Amino acid sequence: MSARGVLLVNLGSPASTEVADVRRYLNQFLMDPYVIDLPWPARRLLVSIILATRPKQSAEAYASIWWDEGSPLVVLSRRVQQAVQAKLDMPVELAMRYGEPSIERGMLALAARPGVSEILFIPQYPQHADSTITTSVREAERVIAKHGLSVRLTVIPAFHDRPGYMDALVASARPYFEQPFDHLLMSYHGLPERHLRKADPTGNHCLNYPDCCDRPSVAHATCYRAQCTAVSKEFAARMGLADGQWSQAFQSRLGRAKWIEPYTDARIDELAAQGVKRLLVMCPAFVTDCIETLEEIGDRAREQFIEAGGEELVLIPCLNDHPHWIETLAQWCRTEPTAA
Ligand SMILES: C=CC1=C(C)c2cc3[nH]c(cc4nc(cc5[nH]c(cc1n2)c(C)c5CCC(=O)O)C(CCC(=O)O)=C4C)c(C)c3C=C
Ligand SMILES: [Fe+2]
Ligand SMILES: [Fe+2]
Repeated sequence: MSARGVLLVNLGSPASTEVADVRRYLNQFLMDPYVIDLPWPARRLLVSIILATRPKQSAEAYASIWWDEGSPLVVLSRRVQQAVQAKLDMPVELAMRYGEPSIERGMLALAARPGVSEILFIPQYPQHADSTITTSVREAERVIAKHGLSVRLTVIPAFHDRPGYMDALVASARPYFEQPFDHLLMSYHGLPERHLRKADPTGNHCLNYPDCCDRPSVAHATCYRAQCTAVSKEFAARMGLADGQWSQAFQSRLGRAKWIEPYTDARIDELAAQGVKRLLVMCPAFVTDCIETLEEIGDRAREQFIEAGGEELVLIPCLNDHPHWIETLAQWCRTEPTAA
């Protein structure tokens, strides 16, 4: 029996498309201080305001993309876990930061396996954000402390530049470039600008210059936007795309704060106005398709693009359970050194 167990961690989805389940999920998600980073009373007030209307609207959106087996994000994540498990002789579990299966359940299942003394914790995010990776790691640490688990935690951080990731992204997306197209839009999940500033360890780099992401800085080790930009540039280079043939934008804003720009919805209108007829969109902040890719881009952005004069929007699927990605994950599980 191997001493290592693996926990693949994704964001999570509501248990069903019922409004009450969506409300419960959104409450857990948005009350996380790493997601809405306000002091508790202000956070509680803001989330209560959001929960007055959002659950019904989100439940309809979830219902439009839900599969017979459940939430696409959870179903696809489960397929990934099973495919990685089939390649390894160490236990592989799946966990979600919000909803089920929880990180607590996954950690306890692994710790209960005979001989497991280390958990290789792999948040499924290519780029760093405190609202995704940091909160997941803190939850794992909380579970270890709460249950007194004698396991070592080895974390694979944001893997945008880790060997194998870009190869898998290129391999999975390449078939979509075989048909003629006018433009590729790389649309990432957005982030409030405040989160970017908070994650800057220098305190004076991120968003202090218009081209901050192009200027080398130690801040980029935790800069979401710099890591998105690095992925976009590397992907465009690997696909041989010319400048002007691709662009980057940020989707899924919530609330009134300023989020990082350019915004995807604005960019879609601009591209249509520039005469782009056949638009490819890929979403490299997500490794598994979810409401943000299938509904926000695959349905709403597509409709917006056509209304604005475009002819076709092709959504390139996320890595999901592409064999190249599965082998990459399995290889990381085999070779990642145990944390000191
Ligand atoms: C303040 C709000 C939010 C921040 C910050 C945020 C960061 C963030 N989220 C993802 C990945 C996903 N988010 C998803 C859904 C989703 N995200 C927010 C809000 C914030 N996200 C909401 C309210 C929702 C729920 C959907 C809705 O009601 O519109 C999902 C999909 C989940 C699913 O079930 O399919 C993912 C994945 C990242 C990577 C990120 C930071 C960069
Ligand atoms: Fe989100
Ligand atoms: Fe930057």
